[in-house]
Amino acid sequence: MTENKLVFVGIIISSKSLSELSVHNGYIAVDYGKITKLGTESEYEQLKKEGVFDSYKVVKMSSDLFLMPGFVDCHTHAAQFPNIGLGLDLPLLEWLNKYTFPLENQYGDIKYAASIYNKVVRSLLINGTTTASYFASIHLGGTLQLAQSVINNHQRAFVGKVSMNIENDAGYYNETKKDLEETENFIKAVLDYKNDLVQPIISPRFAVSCDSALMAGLSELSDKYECRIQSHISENVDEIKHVLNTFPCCKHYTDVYDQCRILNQRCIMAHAVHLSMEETATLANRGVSIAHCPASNTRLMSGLCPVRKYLESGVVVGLGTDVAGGDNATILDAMRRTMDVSAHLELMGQSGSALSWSEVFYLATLGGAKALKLDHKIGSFEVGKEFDALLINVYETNGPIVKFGPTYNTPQERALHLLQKFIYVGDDRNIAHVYVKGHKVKDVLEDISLLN
Ligand SMILES: O=c1[nH]c(=O)c2nc[nH]c2[nH]1
Ligand SMILES: [Zn+2]
Repeated sequence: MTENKLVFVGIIISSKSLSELSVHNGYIAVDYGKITKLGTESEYEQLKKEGVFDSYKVVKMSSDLFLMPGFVDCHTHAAQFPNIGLGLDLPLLEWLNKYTFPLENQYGDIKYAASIYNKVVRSLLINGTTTASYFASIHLGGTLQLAQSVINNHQRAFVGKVSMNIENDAGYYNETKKDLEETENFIKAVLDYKNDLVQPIISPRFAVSCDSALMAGLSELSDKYECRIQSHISENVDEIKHVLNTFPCCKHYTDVYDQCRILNQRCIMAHAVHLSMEETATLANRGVSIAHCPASNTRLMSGLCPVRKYLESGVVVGLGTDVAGGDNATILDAMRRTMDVSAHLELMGQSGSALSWSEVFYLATLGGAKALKLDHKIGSFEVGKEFDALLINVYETNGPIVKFGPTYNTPQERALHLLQKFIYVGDDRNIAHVYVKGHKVKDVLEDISLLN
């Protein structure tokens, strides 16, 4: 028996699309990090009789447990975690200058960077975030510490060295040539790690902090190394005014990035709260994804993002926690806030806006994987995909969900009840095991069979 060969037997849930859940009582076999077989319980019994699973570690899930894909956080700022829950009483541009830039400026200190980033990565994994797209800071050495923490803790991630060349009060910016050189060196260093879980992502902060020469240079690097690119767009009304004043030859905010050739299939933009129809169509046509960050949009009073409208326009959307504009680093929280924001839009008269629990489950898993163009590898359970998964123990004794007895009639209904309870009420205590590419990175329940 080896941990490299695993079979899980019990309830297995993942999304097929925004409107279709896959719920089955059966088994999933994992060989060296990849899903190799999926089937029903009776198929499992048959294969077991034939000895197919003799060399596998078998995890029999009791009736209150289920397996689901790992969460994907499409947008967070690892460097901002020390500020989580602080200073959220200012609008975006003032908040950045007063709280965020001074904090991020400390990551030139490599030791400080290493100590914070290790805690950030661990805390995300414990909360079920198996994949994250990170902004770090403008520092090459500090950002490499984040890539190292990701590798050491076996998370899947995009890691971005932030690019900014416009002066600010904190003195937190780079000169253009230096920034482009360091970004290229950062990309090369991360590619040299040859670790298939971690990739560099080019990260121009936004059009308030970057001029067109820097953004065009970064776009060239993105083409040269075929790497992803992430930024912020149209988050706050004052930010939009500032950008339009700075780039008077551009029709709208989206046009600023389009003219700098930032917008393509490898690009993911956070927020997009106030896009016009024309801008939405441009993002859809260019294949740009949106990272929806409801916590930070509410805390910084930026606005209510019309996610349904974007989905209906063909834009791919994933979820982001956007710490520290967001006050919670977990995707479970982002799912709930996505439901709340979309419900508020509906209550305000935008009919059809509300997103259901099963739709936010999709956005948190397969939707996020699509937004990061990783859906060929992760996001759902299919033979050939890599096994990033969470084993959920819904009625964990020390957890937040109290068992009142069965409220279901069929096994299918039971599975859907367990999933809803976890989405609405669960927390990290319900996340018993976390797997990234088949490797167990969290284990608070050694012997699952004890729960039977
Ligand atoms: O929520 C945000 N957090 C940030 O750090 C940031 N930078 C630009 N725009 C931003 N928005
Ligand atoms: Zn952000």
